[in-house]
Amino acid sequence: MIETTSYYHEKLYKALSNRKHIEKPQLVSVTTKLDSVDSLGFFQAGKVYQGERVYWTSADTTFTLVGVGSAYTFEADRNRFFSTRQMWNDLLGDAVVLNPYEIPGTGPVALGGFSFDPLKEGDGTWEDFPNSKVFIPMYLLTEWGEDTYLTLNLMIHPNDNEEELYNIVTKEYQNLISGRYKEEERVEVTGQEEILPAEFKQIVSKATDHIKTDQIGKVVLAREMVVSFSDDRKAASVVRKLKEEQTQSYIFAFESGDSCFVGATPERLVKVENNELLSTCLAGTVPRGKTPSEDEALGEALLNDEKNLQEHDFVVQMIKEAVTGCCENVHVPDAPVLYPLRNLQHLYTPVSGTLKDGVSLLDVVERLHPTPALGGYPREDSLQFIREYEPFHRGWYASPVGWFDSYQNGEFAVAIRSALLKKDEAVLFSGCGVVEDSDPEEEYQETAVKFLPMIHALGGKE
Ligand SMILES: C=C(O[C@H]1C=CC=C(C(=O)O)[C@@H]1O)C(=O)O
Ligand SMILES: [Mg+2]
Repeated sequence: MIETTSYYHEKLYKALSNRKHIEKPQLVSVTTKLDSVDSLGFFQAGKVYQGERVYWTSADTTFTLVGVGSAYTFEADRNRFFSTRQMWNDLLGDAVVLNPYEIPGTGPVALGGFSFDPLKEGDGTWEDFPNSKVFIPMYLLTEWGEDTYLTLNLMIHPNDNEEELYNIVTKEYQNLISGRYKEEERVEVTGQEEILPAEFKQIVSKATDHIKTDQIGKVVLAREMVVSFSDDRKAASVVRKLKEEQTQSYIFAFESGDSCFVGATPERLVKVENNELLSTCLAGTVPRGKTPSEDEALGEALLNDEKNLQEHDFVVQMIKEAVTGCCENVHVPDAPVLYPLRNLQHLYTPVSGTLKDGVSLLDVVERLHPTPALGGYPREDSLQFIREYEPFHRGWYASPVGWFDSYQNGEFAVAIRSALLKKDEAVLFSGCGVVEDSDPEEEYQETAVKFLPMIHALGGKE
């Protein structure tokens, strides 16, 4: 260990005993630096906290957060982005924070997500995932480049005994940081079913009718697949597979209650670090080729395909406008480039800017969600179309998931290429952007390819 354990213990003990005299619960947060830790082992070792764990790795793999146990959970329904920020600010106002590093993603950090559309009526599938839920983990592991940090976040109540608390948490965190990833027992796939495939094509057709009569410009439509298993499917082994196979993607797993929402999404919504903002336009898709020359030809065709360029441009125009409203020095390249993944390649345009004073990451998330890569254009009309015709509840699929810290840093991705794990079943989601020239059969095929990363990670048939 880089810092001697006894020094850290002393800091922790001091933080617990030196808190202000309080009448209400108070957050105490203490960060230390460690030698490297097995991040998935840390996640697995926290199994007594199942339902309150999160795993997150950024697409460039230089940043990982693992949260275990909840010190505090924020849920909100109305005004969910604003309310979350307000609750977070209130809690931090009274907090005792000991963090000499101030590295992004250390100290008090909130992780979680938001549902796609709070106005769509629920059907029970997403009962564990409310319209907004972020939590501050009790035990937070942060991997930042080559460095590893551990933050303990504890809500202390007026009558808590610091001695007792101190003994419990020091024992627990030592258990977590010494965890080693263990391969889970084999769970077989017993069924794999596409949900309402014919209806999906009909809805795409209906959407193109609406577009041709100028009721909407673009709408993103999705469908589900259900994979069943011989036994409960654990998130850690799925995360491990995704990390191995899905490069250039954010790998995430959010547990809540008895469910876990897991995925490997290539699509950043927004990242803020030191006030610099990055957003991503990712829309327009072809498969990867079987040979290098086929692959190149497919990519070249994508870069020149009118229909895909139109799909992409709806996203660029909207994100550019939203970012211009809250940033200075906005930069948007003139033309997209290719973003290759294992099974697919997309059109990609990065957007950057410097955040204006007083704008928070959650303000930007609220402005951007949903972009026309997930919802459509115009926003309200396309959402209304999805609400009315899509025959299932998206829950957190295609929604912002991510984290933010107390230094105004954070990142949200949109949760596509994802699945909701529920004991011995997984519900997978896949969608595609529908524009005037969309063909129902081709869009159906595109969603079939977008299922592949999750099917493969779950051990299903491709
Ligand atoms: C909605 C999804 O993908 C979006 C992101 C990239 C490309 C897309 C497309 O080409 O249709 C979609 O807009 C999904 O994978 O479920
Ligand atoms: Mg598409």
